[in-house]
Amino acid sequence: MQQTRTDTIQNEPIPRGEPIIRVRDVVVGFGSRTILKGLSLDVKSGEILGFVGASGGGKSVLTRTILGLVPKRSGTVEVFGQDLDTLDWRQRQALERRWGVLFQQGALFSSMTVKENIQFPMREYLDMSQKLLDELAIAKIEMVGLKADVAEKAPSELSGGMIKRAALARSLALDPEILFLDEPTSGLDPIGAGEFDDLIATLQHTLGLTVFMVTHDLDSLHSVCDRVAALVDGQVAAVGPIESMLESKQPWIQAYFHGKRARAAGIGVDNERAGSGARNGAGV
Ligand SMILES: Nc1ncnc2c1ncn2[C@@H]1O[C@H](COP(=O)(O)OP(=O)(O)OP(=O)(O)O)[C@@H](O)[C@H]1O
Repeated sequence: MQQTRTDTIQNEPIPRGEPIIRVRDVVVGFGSRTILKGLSLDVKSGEILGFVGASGGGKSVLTRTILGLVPKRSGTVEVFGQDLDTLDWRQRQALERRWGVLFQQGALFSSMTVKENIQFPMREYLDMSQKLLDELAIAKIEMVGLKADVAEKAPSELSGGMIKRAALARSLALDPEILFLDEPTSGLDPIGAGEFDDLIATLQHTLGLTVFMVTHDLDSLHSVCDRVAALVDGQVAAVGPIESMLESKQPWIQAYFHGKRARAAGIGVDNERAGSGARNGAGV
C-alpha cells in the first residue's frame, strides 16, 4: 500500500460499467469562439473509450476541461462521482492523484533521467524512502516494456517509442484508476503504434484501468477501444461500439468510418460481409 500525504474524500472504486466520468452540457469557448457546445458524455469504469473528431474540433479541449485545466462557461464534470466545481484544493489534489495523463507530446523533463521523471509525481504525493521510490520507478519502467537500465538514461538518449513508454510509466506512477491519453500513437510507425496499443490493452486489463483516449488512429480504435465517441460540431454526435459508428447517418462519422483509411484498417469489412449484424450505439 502506498502512503499518501493527501486527505481523500471518497475513495470508493466506481463499479465496473458505471460512469466514472460524467460530462454534462459542457460549454467551453475562447473569446468569441465556442468550441464545446453543450457536450455530454459518460466514460464507464473499466472501459477504453476512444474519442475521435475532426482536427481542431476540441478533443484536447475536452480532455483539458475534464482535468480542470480549461475553464467551462457552463455545464458539469463529475469524476469518481464528485463534481469537480465543488471540491476544495485538498479534495481536488486527492482526486487528481487517482488519474494519470499522457499528453500528446509525451513531454518528459529533459534535464532529468527517466527514473527522476517517473519519481517526480511520486515525490509530490508519496512519503517514502529513496530506496522504495527507486524500486517503484523500476517496476513502472518494466511494466511499460522497457528495460531497467533505461532508468538512468536521459530522454534525449531514447527513441520516440521509448519516450512514449517512459511518459506512460510516469503517468502510471501513482497507480491511477483513470488514464487520459492524448493521441498516444502519434509519431510512431505502424509497428510501434501496434505495440503501444497492445501495451495499453494489457495494462488496462491487468490494472483494471479506465482509459479515455483521444486518437486519430483507426487501428487503435479498432483493436483496443470498447466504445468510441465522435465529436462533431462541439457535441458528441454518437457513442458506442465501433460497429455502431458504421451505422451512423451523421455525415462526418460516415466519411470517417467508411473512408479509404478505415477500410485499410479493416473497419467495417466484417460488418459489410455480415450484413446488418452490428450492435446499436449506447447513447451517452
Ligand atoms: N487556450 C486556448 N486559447 C484559445 N484557443 C484555444 C485554446 N486551446 C484550444 N484552442 C482552440 O480550440 C480548438 C480546438 O482545439 P483542440 O486542441 O482541442 O483540437 P483537437 O480536436 O484536439 O485537434 P487535433 O486533433 O488537431 O489535436 C482549436 O481551434 C484551438 O486553436
